Amino acid sequence: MSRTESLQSEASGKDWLPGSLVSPSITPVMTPGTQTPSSFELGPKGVPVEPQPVPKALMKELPKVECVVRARIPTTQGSEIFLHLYTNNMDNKEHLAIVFGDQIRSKSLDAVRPGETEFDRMVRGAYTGRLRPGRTSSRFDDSPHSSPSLPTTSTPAPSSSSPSDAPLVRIHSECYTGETAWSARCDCGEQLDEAARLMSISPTGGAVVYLRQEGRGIGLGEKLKAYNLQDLGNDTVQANLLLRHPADARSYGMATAILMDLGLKEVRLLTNNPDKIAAVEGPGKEVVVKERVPMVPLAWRGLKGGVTGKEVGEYLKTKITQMGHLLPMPDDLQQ
Ligand SMILES: Nc1nc2c(ncn2[C@@H]2O[C@H](COP(=O)(O)OP(=O)(O)OP(=O)(O)O)[C@@H](O)[C@H]2O)c(=O)[nH]1
Repeated sequence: MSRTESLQSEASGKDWLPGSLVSPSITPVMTPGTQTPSSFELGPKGVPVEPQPVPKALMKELPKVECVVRARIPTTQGSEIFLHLYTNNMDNKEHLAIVFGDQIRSKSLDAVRPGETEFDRMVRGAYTGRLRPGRTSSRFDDSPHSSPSLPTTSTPAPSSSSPSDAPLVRIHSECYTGETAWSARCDCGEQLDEAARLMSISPTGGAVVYLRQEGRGIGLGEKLKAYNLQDLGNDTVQANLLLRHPADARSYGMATAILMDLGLKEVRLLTNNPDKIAAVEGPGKEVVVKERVPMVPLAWRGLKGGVTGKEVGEYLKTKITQMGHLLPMPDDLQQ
């Protein structure tokens, strides 16, 4: 069975019903496609096909991550977020966590660093409460006219007793075109906005783990070539394969490690992507997805403000039909 067929068969199983509780019994060890195949066969239309799957190596260890700085960002939408910037021992990229609400804290940020002063701690964002001119302690808001003292230790993230109590989480892969360059080829920008909206109104808050794996891991330059191949008549999967990349070259161990650092052990995951659900749980189920929250395009729900057009329609159709995404296809995309 091919990876796509296997995903589709999983998608039709009860574990993968939209909005159902999920905690897949098998945690895939590594996200499919993390290694670029060294050779391809040519398929019937001259499109390279991925080689037969080989057993994937068990991911023995998650990356080590450290939140090096955190800052409050008042947003244009009105809500305030805390942007957390991470370093790690696997790549040189600046992966991020966008945290909504004040109940979610980073352990590595709050940890005391040898030799640092209270001022150092405040500058790197390891403070409780709010910064204001004249504040001198990272632990107590001791400025004149301040609110009462804040706890000296970080408040643990809310523990959840039922799925609906678990914080909302989105694992989002970078998409320069969809998030910055107003592209209507994909729904990435819309998904990020919708995740932020849902987290800002959720009593449990939430976090977007923003991974720098542009273009499903192939990078912006290669994604732009893929767009030209799409304009030449290929779909998003064929275009990747023509460029000698896997259909999806991402991995999610980084996200698992960041969620653990944020104390988010049980989450409600905003996604349609079955790979993500299983992969983010980590090799030892370090994180448990208590519930999948579907991300249905706004336009498909009859709402305004969503991405529309032929390109995004084709993109979503390919994700459903070839990548096993868990979305009901609207009638006008069926043919
Ligand atoms: N290679 C390639 N990447 C694309 C294309 N369109 C969008 N992307 C990338 O696809 C990724 C989408 O990531 P996400 O929105 O996090 O995830 P997803 O796999 O769509 O799953 P969801 O959680 O359901 O949204 C981003 O890295 C985009 O840059 C495309 O046509 N080709």
